[in-house]
Amino acid sequence: MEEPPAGETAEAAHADSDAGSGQARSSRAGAAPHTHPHGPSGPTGEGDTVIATHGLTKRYRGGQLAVDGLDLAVPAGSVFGFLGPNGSGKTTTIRMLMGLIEPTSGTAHVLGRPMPRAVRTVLPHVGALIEGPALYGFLSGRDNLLRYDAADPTADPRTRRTRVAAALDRVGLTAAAGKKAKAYSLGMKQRLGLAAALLQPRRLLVLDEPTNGLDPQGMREIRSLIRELASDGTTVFLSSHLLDEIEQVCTHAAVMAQGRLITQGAVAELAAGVRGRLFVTTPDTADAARVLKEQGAGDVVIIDDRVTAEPPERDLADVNAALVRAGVRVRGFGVERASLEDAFVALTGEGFDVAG
Ligand SMILES: Nc1ncnc2c1ncn2[C@@H]1O[C@H](COP(=O)(O)OP(=O)(O)OP(=O)(O)O)[C@@H](O)[C@H]1O
Repeated sequence: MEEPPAGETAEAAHADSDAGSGQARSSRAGAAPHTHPHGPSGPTGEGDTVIATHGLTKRYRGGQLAVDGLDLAVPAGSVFGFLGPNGSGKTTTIRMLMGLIEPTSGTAHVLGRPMPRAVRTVLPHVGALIEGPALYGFLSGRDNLLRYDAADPTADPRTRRTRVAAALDRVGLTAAAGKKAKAYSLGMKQRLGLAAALLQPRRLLVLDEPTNGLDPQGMREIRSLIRELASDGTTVFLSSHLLDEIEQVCTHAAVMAQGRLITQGAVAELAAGVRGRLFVTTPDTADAARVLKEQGAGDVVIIDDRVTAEPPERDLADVNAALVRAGVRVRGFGVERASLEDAFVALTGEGFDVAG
């Protein structure tokens, strides 16, 4: 049965597709997407995997290898951060996942279906915000959403206004609904884009750099919105080049560098395998630094009354005892929790350079 096109958000994403779009099929009845039988389970070996790729590779016509043998597993219900410096292949991966471009080799399954083959079945279940929302500046926020909704043939016109009002409310734009979109701040435009993605219930939200270009307040608003959406059970896949953003909102993450996957898993576990830095708080910083070096600590740094270092491969109780023996007055001693950045540096041997 031929069915109408995918939701407007997906349509908007198709606008810059090189894989073509055309009529889409909806999979509402009897076609509930499921995990592909041959797909992997989640990184923990259990539960559904909403996005799964195997050896996914994209080489652009110019010869640029943008994504290189990517094996990604996004568990259902996760807020999954797709992290990497600019140019590491995040957008290219998202475009393959959404069926906008063909992979050179490898496979991608979204909601258990192969992409781009099942694009018409899958996209109605996916809300996407890629490269900023397509908005009419001369229309109000509400009228933009009404237009989006009207472009979705599966959307019942009788409930349109209610749906639009609910979406506006969801993203906190009710008060500004009558304003022209061109008068919106960047953050409000992003929120309107999210509202468009939320006109229909979605199983998966794909957000490409959703806080890019926003001021800190706008970033906070989008982050709390993402947390809220995730708490309703929607899986959220978001790309970012901001490590702290991923640490703040994501339950899981994959780290990319130069088109390759460096690591993936639960955020708490990614950093857990990496030792944080040893710190000593003391008024006797010079002596403390000397003793730490004697004890085998590396990269000793003094900042104010705090000495930090790479912890030595020995019992830290002995290090503390040595400090005390040397007359260092220790006010604080311990190992800082490793950040995702520490993990990235440990895995790549490089700093996380976000400069473009
Ligand atoms: N259409 C294209 N043709 C040729 N090369 C491309 C094309 N799009 C991207 N690239 C190259 O592929 C690599 C990965 O780019 P991609 O945009 O996927 O990275 P990214 O991690 O999303 O970075 P950014 O955050 O800057 O968008 C880069 O070297 C980029 O220059």
